[in-house]
Amino acid sequence: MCGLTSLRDARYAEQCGADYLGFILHRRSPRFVSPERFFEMRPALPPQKKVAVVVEPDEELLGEMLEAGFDFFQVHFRHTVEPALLRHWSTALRGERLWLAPKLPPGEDVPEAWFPLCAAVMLDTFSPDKFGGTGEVGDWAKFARHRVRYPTQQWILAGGLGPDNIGEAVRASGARFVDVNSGVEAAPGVKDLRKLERFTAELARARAALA
Ligand SMILES: O=C(O)c1ccccc1NCC(=O)[C@H](O)[C@H](O)COP(=O)(O)O
Repeated sequence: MCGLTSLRDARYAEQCGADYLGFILHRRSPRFVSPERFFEMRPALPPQKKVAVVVEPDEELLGEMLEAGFDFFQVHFRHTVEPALLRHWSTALRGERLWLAPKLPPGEDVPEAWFPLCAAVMLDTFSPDKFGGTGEVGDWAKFARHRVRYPTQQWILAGGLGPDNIGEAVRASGARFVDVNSGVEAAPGVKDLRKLERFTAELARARAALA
């Protein structure tokens, strides 16, 4: 569950069965949480793994998020970034804790060369002007194609998911891991418990049908 900005919402996420708690360290996001604020909240946060969500981090941010004590790192980036930069993030953050979230235009596939660098690849909805949190539904068939072609790679489905479409999204994409953000909000950066509860109930139903 992504875009958590408060202890209250982190507890809602736990209550609803989230496996990972995502905090967005991107200053231009309406869900921005500073590494210092995360560090302050950390002792009171639920025990689930904590994920730092960042956009093309520089050296300063890499250092700050490593110090703040996150378990995983979700890095959003333009798919055209230099391969050397991807390798640098993978080394700095340790690949087994890195989730790559490329901004992939329609028609572009995930290059196999990225797989050894990361623990998972997130396929989020493409937007020309945003890196995430679009609220727009993505290409579930494209996700399914990647998952089937590369079954040993971990894949995360994101983009425009919410209580009303999560069942259909899981059935169409075959996703085992999903990321949700604006679809369970009352306002940007504020989660809505009723939507969260409906989301997790629908997700559980869809998962049971897949098993
Ligand atoms: O949500 C943001 O504001 C954001 C800004 C910059 C980079 C990433 C961002 N969100 C990342 C996420 O992991 C979202 O959960 C993902 O993009 C799905 O968002 P939504 O379509 O709102 O469910």
